[in-house]
Amino acid sequence: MVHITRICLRKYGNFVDNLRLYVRGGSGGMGLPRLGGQGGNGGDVWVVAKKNMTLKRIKDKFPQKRFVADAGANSGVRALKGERGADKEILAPVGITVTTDEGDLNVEGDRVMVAKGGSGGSLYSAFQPSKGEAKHIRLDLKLIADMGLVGFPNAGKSSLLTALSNATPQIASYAFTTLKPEIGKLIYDDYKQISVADLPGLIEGAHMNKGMGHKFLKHVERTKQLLFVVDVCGFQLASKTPFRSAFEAVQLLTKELELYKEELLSKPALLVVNKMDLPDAEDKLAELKEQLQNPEEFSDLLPEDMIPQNYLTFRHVVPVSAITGFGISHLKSCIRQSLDEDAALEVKATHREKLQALRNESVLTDSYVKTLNSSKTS
Ligand SMILES: Nc1nc2c(ncn2[C@@H]2O[C@H](COP(=O)(O)OP(=O)(O)OP(=O)(O)O)[C@@H](O)[C@H]2O)c(=O)[nH]1
Ligand SMILES: [Mg+2]
Repeated sequence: MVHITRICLRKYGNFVDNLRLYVRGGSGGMGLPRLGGQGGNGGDVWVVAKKNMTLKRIKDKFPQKRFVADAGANSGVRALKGERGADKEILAPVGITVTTDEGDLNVEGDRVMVAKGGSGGSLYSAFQPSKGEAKHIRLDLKLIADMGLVGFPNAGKSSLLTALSNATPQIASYAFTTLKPEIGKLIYDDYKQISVADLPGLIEGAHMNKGMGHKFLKHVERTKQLLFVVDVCGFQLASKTPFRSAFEAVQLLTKELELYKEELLSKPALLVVNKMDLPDAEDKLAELKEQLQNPEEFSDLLPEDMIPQNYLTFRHVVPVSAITGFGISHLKSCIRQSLDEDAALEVKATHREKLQALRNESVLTDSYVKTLNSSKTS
């Protein structure tokens, strides 16, 4: 097993597949008892699905993770019916589940209201407005599998899934055998299950929708981690296309993902070097490892437009042969280790966020009480 440093976080930051947010509807406006005026209702908070949006963007743009709709206007002599407060929209990626602390709230259609605004004060409420609904919600990206296999056609992704799991995907010596994702389950001795998605082969230019293009890349978005698969001896897609070594294949795959959506590269990644049963495989593996340790030095092997902005580093580089079974059980434990590590980090992060939210709330309550006290005395 080769441990190369942590995945490169310089530019991309962590991939975000779930997010906890505080949402509050706007308060209603005061009624006007003297003239029977009615305060405006507070605005509502909505989650709205938007193409190309990511949870990470929400996190970066709104580090406080608080979304409060506007309050309704008070009723006044000039406007007896106070204006309604504006709604607040949280633009979120398509394909998420919205969960509140009270239970599940599955997205139906494209918008879902997550916090209702309070009602304006009126005759029926002795002209007192009500507060907007306040709660924590969680946005979860709908994942198809824990791990997604990423590789060029014929690298042996389907063969690998067969060797690892109970799945029986189609395998053939021609490219594009796999046309839609197939999910295999890896079962461990302690009955833990990990799902791996066999995805169609990626080709150069996929980010421009060549080959299975975007269809493929969409699936990659829906996995927690990436399992790159390359043929240790390299590959050539067709007689007129250039031959690509294993190192070039890794960089080209990275570049395709980067051009499509660079956040994909902040997912933890493992590299499987397949077909270790072929002649000269050991020498080629040694060469690949050396190139991966210092990719900059070998970048002149690639055309300039295929050099990724940041070279991806892998949590594990695992040589295997999907055909003979060499290295498969080791790969299985590397996959487990990598996912377990992230699950532990996630538990810690959620705990920290909950504590922070509690602190924020108590600060707010304190300042609210202070404002109330000062308005009473003045
Ligand atoms: N020698 C050798 N051949 C392999 C190995 N793994 C897969 N192959 C062969 O490589 C060819 C392609 O295998 P697949 O598993 O269909 O490859 P794939 O990556 O799923 O291909 P696409 O679905 O077309 O993207 C088949 O002829 C396999 O028998 C291996 O470990 N050693
Ligand atoms: Mg396949």
